[in-house]
Amino acid sequence: MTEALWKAPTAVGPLDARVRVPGSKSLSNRYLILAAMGRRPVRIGGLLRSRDTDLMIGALRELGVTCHEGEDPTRVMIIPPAGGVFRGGGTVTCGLAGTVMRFVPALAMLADGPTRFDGDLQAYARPMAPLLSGLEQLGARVEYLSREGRLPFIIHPPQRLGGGEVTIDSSASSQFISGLLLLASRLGAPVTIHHQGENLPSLPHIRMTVHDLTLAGVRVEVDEEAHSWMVDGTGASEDVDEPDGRPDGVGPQLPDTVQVEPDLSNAAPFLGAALIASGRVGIPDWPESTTQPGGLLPSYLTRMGGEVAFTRDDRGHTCLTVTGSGKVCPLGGFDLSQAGEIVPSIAAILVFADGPSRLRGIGHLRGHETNRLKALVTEINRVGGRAREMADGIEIEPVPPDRLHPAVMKTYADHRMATFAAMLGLAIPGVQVEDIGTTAKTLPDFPDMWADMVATGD
Ligand SMILES: O=C(O)C1=C[C@@H](OP(=O)(O)O)[C@@H](O)[C@H](O)C1
Ligand SMILES: C=C(OP(=O)(O)O)C(=O)O
Repeated sequence: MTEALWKAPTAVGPLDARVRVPGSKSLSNRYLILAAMGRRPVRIGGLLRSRDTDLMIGALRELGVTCHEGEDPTRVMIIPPAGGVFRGGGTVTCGLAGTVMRFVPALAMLADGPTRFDGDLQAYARPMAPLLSGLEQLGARVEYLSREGRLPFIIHPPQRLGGGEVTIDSSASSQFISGLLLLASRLGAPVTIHHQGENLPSLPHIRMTVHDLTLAGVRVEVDEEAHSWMVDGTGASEDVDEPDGRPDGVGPQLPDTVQVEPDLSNAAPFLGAALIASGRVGIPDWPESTTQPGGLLPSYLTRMGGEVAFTRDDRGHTCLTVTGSGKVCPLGGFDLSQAGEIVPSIAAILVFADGPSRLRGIGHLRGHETNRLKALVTEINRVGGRAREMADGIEIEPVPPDRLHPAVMKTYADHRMATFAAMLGLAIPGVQVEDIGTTAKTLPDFPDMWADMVATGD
C-alpha cells in the first residue's frame, strides 16, 4: 500500500508556539539497557514511545527481561532476568535503530545461548563491523548470515567472560564505543576500550553513556585525548543485597527511579521553524544541563540569527524560547561532528541563509538511516536550492527565494529527512512529503505537532 503524500503546511505569519517534545531516544534506550543489566527493578519515567524504543523493549523481552507497562506508556518497570543471565536462542529485531543494533549485542554476550540479530533491509547497509570485532576481542564468535560485517548475524557468547583491552575504529559511529562501554560494565574485571581511527564522531553521545554508567555506580576513567575508556563494573552494585549467583557487586545498578529528559534533537525542527518562518517557538522542560548533543542548539541557533531566551515557569522548570526575525545567517565553515543527528535540521535552516555554509566532520552520516549527505543534497537541489557533497560534509549556497519551488520530497525511510522536508515546506508553498509516517522512528506524533505549531502563525 502506498501512503498518501503529506502536504507540508506553510507558515503564513510569525509563529507563536510552545511545543512539548517527548523523551530522548538516546536516554530512553540507554536506561532500558542499563536497567536490564542491573539486579533490582528500575522504574523509568518520561520514556519515549516510538518505533526505536518499542524495538528496544521487544529486544529486552526476547532476551528474558520483564517490562511492565501501565496505563501511561511513558512509565515502565524493568525487571532484570534471574541471575543476570539473558535468554539466548531467540532473534532480536533491530528495525533501523542504531541504538538497538549496537547496544543489544552487549546483552547477547551475557546470554545462555546464541542470539540472532536482524533488521530492516536498509539496516543491512549500516556499519556494524567495529562493534562486532570488539565483541570478538572479548571472546564472542560472530556468525554472519549474509555479508561479513553487516546484519543479519548471530552472536555466540563466550564460555567465560573477562576483562582486558579492546581496540576498534569507531570513526563510522560513536555507538560502537557506547555499546562496548555498556557491555564492559558487566564483565567481572576492568576493560579498557581504545579508539584508533581518523575521526570520533558524536562525542556527547559517548559522554552520555559514561554519565549514565556513572549514575549506575560504574567507575569509568576517560582519556578523551588518548581516545581510551577504562570501565570497572566491579563493586558497582555492592549496596544491592539480592544474591543472584553473580559475583558480588558486579554490574551497573541504576537508581530505583530514573526520569528521561525531553529529546532535544527532536526539538531542533521546531526551534528551527522560528528562524525559517519568523516568530517564536518555546520548548518547555529544557534541561539545566544535559549530555544530549541537542544541548548545543541554543549556541548554533544564535549563530544563525536566532534570539535565545531561557525562562522559568511557576514549577521552576526552564523553557527555551527561540525567536527568529526572518533573516538567517550562514554558518560558514562549521564542524558538526559532535552533533551529527541534528545536521538535517541545521541544513534545512541554512537553505534560507543569506550566505554559504560548509558543514564538516559529518562523513559518518553516510551510514545513518540512509546516506544523509547524498539525501540532503538531492532534496535541497530538488526544490531549487544549491548544495553539494564534500568528502566529510555538505556545502549549502544561498539562492534567491524565488528560485525555490515546490516538489514531492523523498524521505528514504529516515525520520530526520521527513522533518527536514517539513521545515522546507514552511517557506516553500506546495511541498509534499513521501512517507511522513517514517517520523514514527522517534516522534510518532510529528504531523499533528507540526500542524499545531504552524497554525499559531495563521
Ligand atoms: O548513542 C546514541 O544514542 C546516538 C549516537 C549517534 O550515532 P552516530 O555516532 O552513529 O552518529 C547519533 O547520531 C544517534 O542518533 C544516537
Ligand atoms: C542516526 C540516528 O539514529 P540511530 O540511533 O538509528 O543511529 C538519528 O536518530 O539521527
